[in-house]
Amino acid sequence: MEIVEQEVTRLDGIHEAIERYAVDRLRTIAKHEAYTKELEQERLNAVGWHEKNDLTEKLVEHGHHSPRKYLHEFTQQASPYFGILGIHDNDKRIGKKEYLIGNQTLMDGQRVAIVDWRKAEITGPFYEGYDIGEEYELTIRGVEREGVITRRDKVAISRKALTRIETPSEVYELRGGEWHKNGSACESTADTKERTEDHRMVDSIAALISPEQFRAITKQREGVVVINGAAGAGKTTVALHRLSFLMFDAPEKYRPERCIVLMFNRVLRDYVKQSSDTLLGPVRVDTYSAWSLTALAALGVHSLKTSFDDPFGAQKKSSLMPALLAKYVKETSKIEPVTDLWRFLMQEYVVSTLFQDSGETFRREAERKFEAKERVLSFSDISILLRLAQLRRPAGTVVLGALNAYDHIVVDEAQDLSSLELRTIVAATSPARSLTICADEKQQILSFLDSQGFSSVMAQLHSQGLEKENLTVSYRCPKEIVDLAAQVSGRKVDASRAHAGVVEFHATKTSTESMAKMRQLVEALVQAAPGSLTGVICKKKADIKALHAALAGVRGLHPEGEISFSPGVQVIHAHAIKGVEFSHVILYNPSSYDYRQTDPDRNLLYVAITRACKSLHIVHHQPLAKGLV
Ligand SMILES: Nc1ncnc2c1ncn2[C@@H]1O[C@H](COP(=O)(O)OP(=O)(O)OP(=O)(O)O)[C@@H](O)[C@H]1O
Repeated sequence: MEIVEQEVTRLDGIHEAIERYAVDRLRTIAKHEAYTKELEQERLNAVGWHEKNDLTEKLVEHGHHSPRKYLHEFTQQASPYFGILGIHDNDKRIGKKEYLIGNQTLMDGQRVAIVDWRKAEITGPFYEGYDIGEEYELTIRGVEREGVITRRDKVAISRKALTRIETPSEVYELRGGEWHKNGSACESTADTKERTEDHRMVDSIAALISPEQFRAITKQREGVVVINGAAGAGKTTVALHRLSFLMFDAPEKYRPERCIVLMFNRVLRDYVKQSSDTLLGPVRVDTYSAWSLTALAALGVHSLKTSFDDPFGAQKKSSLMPALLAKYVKETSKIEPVTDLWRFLMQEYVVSTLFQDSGETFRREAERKFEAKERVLSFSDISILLRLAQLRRPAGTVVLGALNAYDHIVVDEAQDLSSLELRTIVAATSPARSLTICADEKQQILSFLDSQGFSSVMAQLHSQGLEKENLTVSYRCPKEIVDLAAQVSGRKVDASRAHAGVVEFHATKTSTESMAKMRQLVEALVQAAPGSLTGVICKKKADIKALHAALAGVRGLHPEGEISFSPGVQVIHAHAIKGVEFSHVILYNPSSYDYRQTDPDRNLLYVAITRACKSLHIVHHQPLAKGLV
C-alpha cells in the first residue's frame, strides 16, 4: 500500500524534525542564558554607575528576547499531527503543497513542519468540508490564494506510530501488526474514555471538529457569540475550543489571566478540567457561585458567609430584579455594600413587585437583616449583591476579576442562570463585551427560574450585535436515544452522525423488583466493559440511599455523595448531571408522578436520557412519564 509507505516515511521525517527542534531550542536557550550570565558578570565588575546602568538596560532588553517566550517546547511527540491538507495553488511559486495539521506548530529550521489547527486561514479548507478537486480561495497573510484541494486526510498516530489513514474514500488501518484497507469507523470519544479509563471530557477533539463547529469556533473575533444546539451537539466542546482559538489567534487581546470559563456546577467544572487544561492552560475554570464570591472580594466586599437556605431564593432570581435594582441605585446613595443589599430588599416597590399577595415575611426578614448587619447570604443574595456592587461603581470603572475587565468569558449552560447573574457576567467583561455563551432552552431545569430572564438578556445582547451559532448534529447519543429524546422534548435533531445503540424498557411490579433489576443490569454492564462508566440516575435525592443499598458490593460502585469520573457505577440525581455523560445510563423509575407535564420536568427528563453515549435502560414500576411512551 503505497499511501501507507509514504505516510510512514513522512512520520519518520517528522520525528527527526522534532528531535532537531528540541536540540536547536535547547541550544538557543543555552546561548541566550550564557550571554545573560556574561552581562550580569560584567555588571558586577563594572565600577561606574553609568556603566552599571547601561548594562542593566542591556540586560532588560536581552531579557525581552528570551527564546523561552517564543520557542515553546513541542509537547505532541506521541501524536504530532492528525490531518493532511493538500493544495495545488495557482501561484507557480507555491504549486503543489501539503500541510500537516496538529495541536501545536512545529518548526523545522525556517520551515513550518506542522501547522497548529487554530491557524484558521490555512486549516480552514481541512475543516470546512471541501471535496477533492474543489477550488479554494484563501487569504493567507493578506495575500489572495487560489487553487484546488488535492488531499484532505485524517491520520491517527499513537505512541509515535501511525495506526490509521482516512481519506475521503478509503480507510487504512493497522490491526494486529498488519495494515488493512477499508478499516472500521474511527474511535468515538466514548470509546476513548473507556480505553483510557478516564471519563472526564476528552481533552481535544481538534481532529474531529465538523464544518459547523469550526465556523462557530472561529466566528467573529469580538462581541457575543451564542452557541445553541441539542444535548450532545458539542456546545461545551466548541466553547472551549473557541476560547483556545481566540487566545492563539490574538494573544495580546485574549490574555489567559483575563479570561474565565464559568460552569454550571462543580460536577461540570471537574468534568471539563482535563479538556480545559489542555486547551486553555492557566485560564480559570470555575462555577458561577465561586467566581461571584471572588468578584465581590475584588470589589472590596469581604467577610461573607454563604448559606444554601433561602425561602425566597426564587423571587430573588426573578427576571424583574435588574429593573428594580436599576431604580434603587438611581434613587439612593452608596452605603456599606451588604447593608445596601438588605436596604434594597426592604423597599416597598421591591416587595410589591416580587410578591403578588403579601410579601410581609420577606420584608420583615430583610429589615431584620438590615438592623442586625447580617453577613450570612444565600447564593441568590450574592448575585444581587454583586450586581449592586458593580452598579455602585462609576461607569467605566475597571476592577480586575469583577468589572469591565475580562478579555473573554465563556458561560456554559447559560439558560439556567438568572437574568441578574447573566448581567453580572456581561458587566465583568471589558467594553468589547467578548463572550461565548452556551445555551439550550430545552435543558432549562431550574423550576424557580422564570424563562423570561434568559431571553431578556439575549434580547438585550442581540441589540448589541450578538451572533448565534446553531449546532445541529448530535455526537453523544446513539440514534435510538436521539429519537426518544426528540419524543420527550418535541425537537428533532440531525442523527446522521449518530452510531447505533440501545434503548430498553424494563417494567416491574414493585420498587423492590426495580431495585433488583437495576442491580442485574449494572452487574452485566460492568462485567461486559470494565472500563465503562454507568450512571444510575434518579429524580429524587432521597432515592440515592436506597439505590446505593440495592447496589452494595457491585464492582466499581462509587461511594455515595462522591462524584468520580473513573470507570464503574455512579448513582446520581437528575439535577446534578447536566453537561456530563456516561457510557450507559440506567434511569430509575421515571414515572409520570415524578416527571410531570411542566417545562422544567420535561427538560430534566430530556437531560437525563441524553447523558448516555451507548445504552439507555429505563427501569420502572409506575406509569412512565409522557414522552417515554
Ligand atoms: N465533531 C465531533 N465529533 C465527535 N465527537 C464530538 C464532536 N463534537 C463533540 N463531540 C463529543 O460529543 C460529546 C458531547 O459534547 P459536548 O458535551 O460538548 O456537548 P453539549 O452540546 O455541550 O452537550 P450538553 O448540552 O449535554 O451539555 C462529547 O463527548 C464530545 O467529545
